[in-house]
Amino acid sequence: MWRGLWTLVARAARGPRSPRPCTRQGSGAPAPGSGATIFALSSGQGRCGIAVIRTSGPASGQALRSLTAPRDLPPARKACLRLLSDPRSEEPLDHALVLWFPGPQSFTGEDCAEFYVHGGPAVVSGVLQALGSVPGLRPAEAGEFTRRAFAHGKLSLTEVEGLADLIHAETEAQRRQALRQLDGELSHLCRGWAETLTKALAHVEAYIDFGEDDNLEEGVLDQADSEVRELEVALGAHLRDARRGQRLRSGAHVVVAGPPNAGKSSLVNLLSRKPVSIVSPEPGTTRDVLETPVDLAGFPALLSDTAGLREGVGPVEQEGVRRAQKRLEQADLILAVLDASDLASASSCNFLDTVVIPAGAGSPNGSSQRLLLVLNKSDLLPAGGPDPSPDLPPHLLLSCLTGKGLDGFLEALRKELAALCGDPSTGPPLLTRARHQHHLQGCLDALGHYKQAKDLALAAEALRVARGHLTRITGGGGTEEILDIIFRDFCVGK
Ligand SMILES: Nc1nc2c(ncn2[C@@H]2O[C@H](COP(=O)(O)OP(=O)(O)OP(=O)(O)O)[C@@H](O)[C@H]2O)c(=O)[nH]1
Ligand SMILES: [K+]
Ligand SMILES: [Mg+2]
Repeated sequence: MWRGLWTLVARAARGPRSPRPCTRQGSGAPAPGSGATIFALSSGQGRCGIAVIRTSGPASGQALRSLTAPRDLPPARKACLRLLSDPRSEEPLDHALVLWFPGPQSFTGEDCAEFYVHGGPAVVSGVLQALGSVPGLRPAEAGEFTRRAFAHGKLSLTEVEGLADLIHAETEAQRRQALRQLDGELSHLCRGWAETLTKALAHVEAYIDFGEDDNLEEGVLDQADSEVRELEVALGAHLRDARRGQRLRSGAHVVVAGPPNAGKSSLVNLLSRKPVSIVSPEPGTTRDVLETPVDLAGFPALLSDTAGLREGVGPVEQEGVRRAQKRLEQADLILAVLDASDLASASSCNFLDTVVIPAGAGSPNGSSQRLLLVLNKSDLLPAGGPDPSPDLPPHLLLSCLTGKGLDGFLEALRKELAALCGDPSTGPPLLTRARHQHHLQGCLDALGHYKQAKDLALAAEALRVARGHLTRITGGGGTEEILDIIFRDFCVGK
């Protein structure tokens, strides 16, 4: 019996057969390029108040001592004021705050030192040159500090991605999302799913090993099946959302469209707070698609101005109309603009019939393309008069000229974008990269193979493949983890 249990444990723990990246706990494998101590300017380039230079690697302590001689290393993780000098010439370089982070309690897990120097270019280059003269030190390559942190199990792969996104975040929603990912929410979710698969795998393996053994709990395989089914539902829901996280990283495509002279370019200029497009009383002013990246109510978007849609025009404008229609097909969100004082015109009616109504304005249909209908030039309507358009789909009144209705419009826009990009203040963790989507799909496919497997060995293999996809999302998943789960949650022959 015990021999059997050990076989089971050992087999489930063996994990996927492909070579694995390092685990979160640190694989014990050496970090890439470890041995060398790296240094770099970690704050931005150029003249600034304070610049931060840091080192990582075994010679960090030596580097700190060399530049602050004759003083000893400062106490760990306590900022100390020191005179920095060039160890070769003993020439003073700057008075700086220095910090000493002995590994493994540091960002990279290695010995690290940080120098907060005055941000003049000569000071920075003097300190960098002094560090370069210390034996065992070399300049860091791009991303090398973070790479070492990953190799030492300080960050999972999704956390590394979150960190990169945080550094590049330009809008509030992007920052929130990146911080959540850096905090490990996506890793946590994937680890939970992987744990479920480990349990299911342990159940199947137990059945292979003990078969009809009466020590085995009833319904072991049914339990594995139901765990797999639940996981499929969860993964499916996440995959349906997959585009949202990617939109949040790279910006939703928002296309402004409508008949000529509705005020599309006026709206684009208002939203981007700069004169992107020419505005004029002449219909047919905008011909090409004009694109501009903007922060719309905290969400990143690529805003496109387009030519007014109408027929019976010259070849140049016609080409503009063709381009506008093509861009409309690619839109995540259409801002449909009509002139509120001109709703009965042929071009307004045509636009309503061909674009607004088919897109199902305001209706929660299944299509991923969304549309917000805006009646511009509300200032031209008689004050306090009845709604000029009771038969129209849901819409908002706006005046680009006076700004009236802008707050309501921005709030509606925020809701649309939150639906498109996922709301990082409230929603579940998003899949921000194609890589995440690829592995989730791979996992789901493998679960499909599990269900169709003709024998238990193939079923177990499918579960291993599925689990491999999940652990690759976080770049980890080691055998200790699996052993823990088996001992904690699984019992044979109780
Ligand atoms: N009264 C009033 N006029 C507006 C408003 N918004 C825009 N206009 C005017 O309407 C005219 C057309 O504005 P545009 O922004 O060029 O309109 P468009 O839809 O981009 O026009 P095309 O590119 O030619 O299709 C300009 O004279 C604007 O000043 C508004 O809210 N109220
Ligand atoms: K115009
Ligand atoms: Mg225009």
